[in-house]
Amino acid sequence: MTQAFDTPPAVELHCHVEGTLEPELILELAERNRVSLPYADLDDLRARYAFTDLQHFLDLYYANMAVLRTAEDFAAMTTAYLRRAAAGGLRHVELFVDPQAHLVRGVPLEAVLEGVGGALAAAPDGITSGLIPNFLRDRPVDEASEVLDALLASGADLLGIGLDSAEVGHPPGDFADVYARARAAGLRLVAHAGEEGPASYVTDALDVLGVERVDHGIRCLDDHALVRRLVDEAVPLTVCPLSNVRLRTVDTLADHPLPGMLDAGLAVSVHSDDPAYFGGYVDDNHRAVREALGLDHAQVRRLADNAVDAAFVDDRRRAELRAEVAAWAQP
Ligand code: HPA
Ligand SMILES: [Zn+2]
Repeated sequence: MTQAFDTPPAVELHCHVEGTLEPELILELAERNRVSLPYADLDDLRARYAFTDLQHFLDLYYANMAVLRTAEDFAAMTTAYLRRAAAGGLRHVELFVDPQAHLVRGVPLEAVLEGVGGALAAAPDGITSGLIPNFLRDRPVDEASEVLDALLASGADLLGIGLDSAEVGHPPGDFADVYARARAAGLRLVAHAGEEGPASYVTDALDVLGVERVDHGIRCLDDHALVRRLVDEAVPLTVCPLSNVRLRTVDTLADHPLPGMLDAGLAVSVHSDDPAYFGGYVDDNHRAVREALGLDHAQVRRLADNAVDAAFVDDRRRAELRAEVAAWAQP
């Protein structure tokens, strides 16, 4: 029987698996792996989650990854994510992972891919999934290129590639060759653009990288011609409202431009980014925007349909997900 949720069936297209590492699990893994962390206790760790901007968050996000050492650790993190997300109505997830953040710490790529991939393959409740390694745009392009080779050689089941980390000063165009090679290898292409960076990075992600979906993209609103283009070309934007507030790219949820983006006809959908850090999973994001912005049922339905349309799934799975959203939307 399908469970009734106050939020639509969740299609998560913008979630970093390392951003699902909850504070309790950080301390548990630290103890298991004898990693010493600079936090007195859970409260001390939690007190550090008040961020001034993206870089401030990234500093803590990368520091906390020190506790992830083995495939079992990556599996434990991913399984905990799936359990929590399933309780919030998760039906399909295309999960981001940051291989370079682990390789630079001496953790082998295989441990990352086996741990995360193995847990995804064992996802509960008919949840479907794909894995999208992201390259760190604030590290050298040559490194990304080598990691792409290693990913392709690993034989892991990969859905696509993405681009994340500190955005300003790291335009998408630097990664043109990496993206061209990934595309030739049959991978789907996404990139973070227009989170803190300018609207021109969104244009570059489309024109230079050839991405099929833009992660965040909210700064497109600074460029009317770009908005028109995104509408005309139905380019999906994976928007993360709680993240935008916590990283101060938007003042408050009530100020979030999501309703205007919907009104403009942009193909926006709502996702969680780093749920353990930003105050909620995809269902929490849906609940928060509905309450803070007073979205009506039709607007929430549109967000849910947009997520299904933007998913990298085959026709059969898309039809199933569409039907689940339609069933949820029945009065
Ligand atoms: O919100 C984000 N932006 C860029 N890079 C990231 N890596 C994890 N989360 C983020
Ligand atoms: Zn992100």
